[in-house]
Amino acid sequence: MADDRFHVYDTTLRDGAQQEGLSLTVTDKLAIARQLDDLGVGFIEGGWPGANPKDTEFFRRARTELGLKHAQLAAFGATRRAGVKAADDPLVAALRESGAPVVTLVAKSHDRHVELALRTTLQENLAMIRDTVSHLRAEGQRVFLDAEHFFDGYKSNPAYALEVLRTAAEAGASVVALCDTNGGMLPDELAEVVHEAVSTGARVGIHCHDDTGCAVANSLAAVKAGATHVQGCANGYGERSGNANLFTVVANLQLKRGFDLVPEQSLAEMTRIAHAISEVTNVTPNSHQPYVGVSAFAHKAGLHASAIKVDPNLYQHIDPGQVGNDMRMLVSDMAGRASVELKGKALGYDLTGQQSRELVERVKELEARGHTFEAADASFELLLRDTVTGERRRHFSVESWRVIVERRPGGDVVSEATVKLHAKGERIVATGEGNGPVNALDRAVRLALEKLYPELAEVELIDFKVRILEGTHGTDAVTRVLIASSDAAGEWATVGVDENIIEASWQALEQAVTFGLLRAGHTL
Ligand SMILES: CC(=O)SCCNC(=O)CCNC(=O)[C@H](O)C(C)(C)COP(=O)(O)OP(=O)(O)OC[C@H]1O[C@@H](n2cnc3c(N)ncnc32)[C@H](O)[C@@H]1OP(=O)(O)O
Ligand SMILES: CC(=O)C(=O)O
Repeated sequence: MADDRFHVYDTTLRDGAQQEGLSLTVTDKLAIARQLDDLGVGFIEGGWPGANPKDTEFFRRARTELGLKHAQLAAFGATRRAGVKAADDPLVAALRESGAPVVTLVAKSHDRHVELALRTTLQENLAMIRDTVSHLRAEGQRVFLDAEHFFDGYKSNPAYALEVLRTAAEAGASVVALCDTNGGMLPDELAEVVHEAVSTGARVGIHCHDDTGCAVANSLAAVKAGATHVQGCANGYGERSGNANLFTVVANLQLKRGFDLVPEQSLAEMTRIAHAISEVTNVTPNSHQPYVGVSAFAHKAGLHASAIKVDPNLYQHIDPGQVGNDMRMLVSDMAGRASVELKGKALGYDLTGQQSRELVERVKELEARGHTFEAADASFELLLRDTVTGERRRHFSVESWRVIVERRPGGDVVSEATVKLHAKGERIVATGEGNGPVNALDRAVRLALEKLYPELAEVELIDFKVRILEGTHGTDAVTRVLIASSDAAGEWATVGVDENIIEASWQALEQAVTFGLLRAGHTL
């Protein structure tokens, strides 16, 4: 079990699931809980049992299927309704029956919310808190209190907001988490209020939303002011602009402030875990996310690369390996010699000074014409090989290609491509049909080469992106095509640029096939 002196409390499965566009099945929730447990968080808030069948089911299945190693499950719910006994409130019953060792109760701490939203008196709200906390404590559950709108409530009526904390703590809540529910706080003013809350003697936690872009900074400020329980969500998911990103908070506290929150080896799994959770939520990972984003340690500027060549720490705030991430060199028109040398080294090539100069020049020239090598790793590697060998070597050469697009009677549109290639001393002519011109070209190339290179059957075209580079020119514009391909071992991307979209596609396709053959062991 995690150390009780400082709580890392995850609310991805409850507040994270309040994010627009995010919808989790019970199986998804169980899978995410396992990932969070692998990271070593102390508490996983599983949802609101009784509020919907899915969350009730989650707690039922969690009892037998989850087997948490570090974390404890927390069930979230509200204090009893006004005017009823806690023991008789069906939603409180669902919390009791959830089987969760911890219950986190949301309670109003803003006087206006009590009067306008709950439509009850300030005294009755305190009674709702007292009764619900003591009832659940008597039932053997540990209780945390989420003081909703605490900071806005403190501005409106500080004495009442603090009274809510005292009431909860006296009734047996072991943590009172101060919620910046509307996410409008800034770190300095938030820290002052946390300081006041800590002076009540209650154990204080923090729950921040990111509406000012300060959720992580606010959480850190709260911890500095005395909070010993911090809530947040994986990848910063959550209502509106999201919750404090728990990964960023944990990495900051552990690596910058010396807290011992999760095992070192679990921290080194953080990048993998962040991406595994994105897979489950089906939300595209934010590549720029601090610490765990694929771009978090990606270096594009030539000057950065030249210093990194001497010492990576000159342009990195931590060793990316500490959070399981990697340093990457991006090659673009902002590259210098050092960038291509480092990238070359990562690919297994030792470039001479002359080769790196030539390569940089070529990259800049091609990027000026619309190519983009940072998004087309395989195209860069082919260019690098051409520079190292001093010639353009390929497995096949192209005599010509042709595509016909035909709208047939009845409305079907079919494409037919013919390619004439030379490979291993043979002249090959092949025709392929497809649902579009690029599909037809792809089929024709495969037909032409499949006997000589049977491994091509493994290569798949998995994505095709087209971008018009000079929008004002309309149909005359230059077109950039990016093709992503895969085989059993991984993926690669290639780029083609031309005024003709089919020629741009052909360039990208030809490189995709060449690179696939290199990966299959056919050297040039
Ligand atoms: C800040 C946060 O994010 S807290 C988490 C919010 N999460 C959610 O709301 C998601 C789950 N919620 C739900 O499924 C539903 O809203 C339920 C099941 C909880 C309640 O549904 P309903 O009974 O239909 O009520 P409805 O949603 O319209 O209104 C909420 C009721 O809870 C009351 N309430 C709000 N906060 C609290 C509180 N802290 N303690 C007690 N009652 C509360 C409101 O006054 C309102 O009461 P009313 O029915 O007498 O008007
Ligand atoms: C409880 C909660 O999620 C909030 O106040 O933001």
